Amino acid sequence: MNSFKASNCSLPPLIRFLSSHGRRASPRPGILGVFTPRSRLFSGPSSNTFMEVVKTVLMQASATNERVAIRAEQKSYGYLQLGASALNVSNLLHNKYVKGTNGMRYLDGARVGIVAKPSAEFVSGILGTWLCGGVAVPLALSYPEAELFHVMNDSDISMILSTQEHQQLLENVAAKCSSHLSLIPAITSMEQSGSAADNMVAKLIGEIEDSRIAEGDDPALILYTSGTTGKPKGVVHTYKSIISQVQILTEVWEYTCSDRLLHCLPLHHVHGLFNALLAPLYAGAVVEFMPKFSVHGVWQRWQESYPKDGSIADDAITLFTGVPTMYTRLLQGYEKMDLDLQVASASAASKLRLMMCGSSALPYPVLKQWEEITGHRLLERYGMTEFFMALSNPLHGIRKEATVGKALPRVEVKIIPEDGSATGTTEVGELCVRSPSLFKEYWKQPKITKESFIDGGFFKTGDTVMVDEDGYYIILGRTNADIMKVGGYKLSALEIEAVLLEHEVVSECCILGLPDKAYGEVVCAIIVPQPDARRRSEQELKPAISLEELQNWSKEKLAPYKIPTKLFLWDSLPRNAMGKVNKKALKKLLEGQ
Ligand SMILES: Nc1ncnc2c1ncn2[C@@H]1O[C@H](COP(=O)(O)OP(=O)(O)OP(=O)(O)O)[C@@H](O)[C@H]1O
Repeated sequence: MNSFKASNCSLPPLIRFLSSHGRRASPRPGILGVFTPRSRLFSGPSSNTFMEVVKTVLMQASATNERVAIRAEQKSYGYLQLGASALNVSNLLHNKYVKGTNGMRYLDGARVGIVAKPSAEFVSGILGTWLCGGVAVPLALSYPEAELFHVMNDSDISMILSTQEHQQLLENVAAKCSSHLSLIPAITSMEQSGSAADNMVAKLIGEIEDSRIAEGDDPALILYTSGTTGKPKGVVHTYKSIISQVQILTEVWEYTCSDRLLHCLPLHHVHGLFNALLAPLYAGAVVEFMPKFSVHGVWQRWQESYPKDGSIADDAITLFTGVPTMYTRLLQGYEKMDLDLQVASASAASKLRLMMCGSSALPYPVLKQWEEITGHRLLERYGMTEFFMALSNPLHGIRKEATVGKALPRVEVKIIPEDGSATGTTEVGELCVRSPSLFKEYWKQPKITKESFIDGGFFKTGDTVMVDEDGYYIILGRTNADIMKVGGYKLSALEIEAVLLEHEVVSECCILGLPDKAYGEVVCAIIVPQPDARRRSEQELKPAISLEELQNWSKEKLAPYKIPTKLFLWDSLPRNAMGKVNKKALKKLLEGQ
């Protein structure tokens, strides 16, 4: 049942223009470059056609009823400004790369790299690329040079969109990759532009009518995987997969135009791009960027939203989503506050509507402590670049610890046991997903694409999972990185990590299987001790915890074959932008030692 409250929102936002791509009743132009009269393109019986939706948005975004879409660096950008800017970008791309080209009217699926910090310009870069018929490839400013070139060359990017502040860097990059750089014109904020004139709205509608309308199955986006299990692969998504995902998320988490999401995630992965940006914008919410996650900044923003006097600020944050390491750091920040500030912070956090967590396993001690302090049981969900989100704990109902909930609406999942036999509900095996949000293909990798699917169009995730007695899914980990084979037993590294994290000395933990002649693999633990334990160990000149101490403690909690037989104490774990540890790389490193 569609339970979301979008109807309470007077303004369906601009981003709904996507929805028409999958549902337009009238025929599309066919091959790009063949002109189709406007009346044919937009004469659908439903009010959900591309133009009807965009028109409604823009009419409501007029002088009397302007709405904020993005807040960044103390400035607000309305849906109208975003729309106007997206058109500017589309025109810019058109004039520079399409005009005068034989037979072309649009970008015809050419890849456009988008490199900008989280900002209104980033969003307009994506929307503008789509309006001109291009495929958006969000790139991270934080990529090491080698990875940036890998992604740019692999996706055959011919154009880069960026902003003035990165011009010099990107000019060098563009020159090395034989691509062209264009700067996204700075967007006028609402504070600068004042009210929009009605004729501007009408003009905008007219121009958008002339833009490229893509087919549901046309590629729209290439996202690169984190590379935790190998070299990052380009995952091609279509207009259809994108629109179905934003609709599903809006529905299940009840995003509405009354929401305001504090956004602290990278935009080149699905968590930051879909859960925290496109779905909230689709619902008409405000997305407030905090480009660099700051523990102090997040707590402060919540305190400003819900001051001690019990009032609620007009621009109060209602939604937050993060990776587990963010919550760990927020808890560390909380512990350093004085009592007064702790009370104010906990009370403010408790007033948000929803707090979510994902991208990697949420340690139980973090979930527990967060709940004790803020009253929020974090909503844990599971997703992947290839299909965005697939499993989620419920918004209403029981959120079970150590699980990622059940399949989202319109998503089908099944478990394939290793021996390929029929599945039962409690069996362990590989999770397979069929979803309207499934990707189209791996870019230029037809063989890998083919091998990734089984009969019936289910995608093999490469994750080993099991289902509990209530039908909630438990992620045991990446089959080729988290599942260890020790003396005939198959063990989940995530399960052992979750147990060790309960030890008072352990701050962070990573479990790996290292090769062993006798057992196949042995369980190796890398532990980052808590700061107190580290200080004590320096004073006493002995390790924060020894292997023997860890093993003795573990005896009560883990079966003998799950207890680590190797231990490393490190100051930190190497994590990528999404807080993930590349276990394959770590294994290689340790094997070499
Ligand atoms: N809530 C969660 N709990 C445990 N693991 C999760 C959760 N959410 C996502 N994951 C893990 O993240 C993976 C998806 O992340 P992503 O698509 O970025 O791929 P990756 O494994 O990090 O990178 P690559 O595919 O390049 O190896 C999932 O397959 C799963 O292993």
